[in-house]
Amino acid sequence: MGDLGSPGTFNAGTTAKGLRPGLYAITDSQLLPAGKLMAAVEAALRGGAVLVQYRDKKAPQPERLRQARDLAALCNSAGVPLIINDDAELARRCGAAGVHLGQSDSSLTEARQQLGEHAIIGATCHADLALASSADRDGADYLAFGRFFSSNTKPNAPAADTSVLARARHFGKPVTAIGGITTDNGELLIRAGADLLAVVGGLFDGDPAAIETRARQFTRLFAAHHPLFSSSVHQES
Ligand SMILES: Cc1ncc(COP(=O)(O)OP(=O)(O)O)c(N)n1
Ligand SMILES: Cc1ncsc1CCOP(=O)(O)O
Ligand SMILES: [Mg+2]
Repeated sequence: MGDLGSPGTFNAGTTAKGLRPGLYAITDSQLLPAGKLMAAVEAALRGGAVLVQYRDKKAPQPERLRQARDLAALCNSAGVPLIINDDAELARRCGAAGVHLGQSDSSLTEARQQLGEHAIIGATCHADLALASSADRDGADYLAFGRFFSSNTKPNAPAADTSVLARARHFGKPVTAIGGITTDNGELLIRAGADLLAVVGGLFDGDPAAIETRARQFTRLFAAHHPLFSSSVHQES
């Protein structure tokens, strides 16, 4: 299983570049306006989020830089990597751990040159193993597939079947699932091969007081169903 270790060998919980299986919390400017962003991410971290992404396509650049810097400080003190969506230059300026790039964003190799070998660079692969293969060759640190379920955040994202998750495991890189993920459907994706569940609405939509609880529920799904935490579960299935 490459960077994440072999099934059943999870010990200290840390892996290459600090990537661990678990909840990948992604922010949203509509669900989390400026005044609510930090408290919401703090709650997600208390609930066990292992990776955070700052995703904001609307705020002006100075505001994005301010928020990204605040999140970088918060995530740094929690020992959790912060990823910036779309924008490698913002990642560099705010001191984030890395960037997430889609097929319409700048290239992985360009981002690698900007951010250096230690940066975490994630790539959107939709449901397409050829895209994953190319992202793998270009040095992506994790491969993201989806959307698996209907999504209010990105309703028109291309749909993916869960079978792609198992097939993507041969790249030996953390496999990320995204799109309409909730505490109810997350188990299915972990059992299908996901190492990270990337979640916006299923974590941050609804009562802000419940974010920590929802994050903890996602975290428990990994403890119960991910092979690095519980090899017996996968041997049975
Ligand atoms: C973890 C993760 N996976 C996929 C995406 C989507 O990236 P992209 O296709 O570039 O779409 P936008 O998020 O930029 O609208 C993501 N952000 N994170
Ligand atoms: C950014 C993105 N890419 C594919 S689906 C999606 C949205 C994820 O948000 P949600 O968890 O609310 O469906
Ligand atoms: Mg993008």
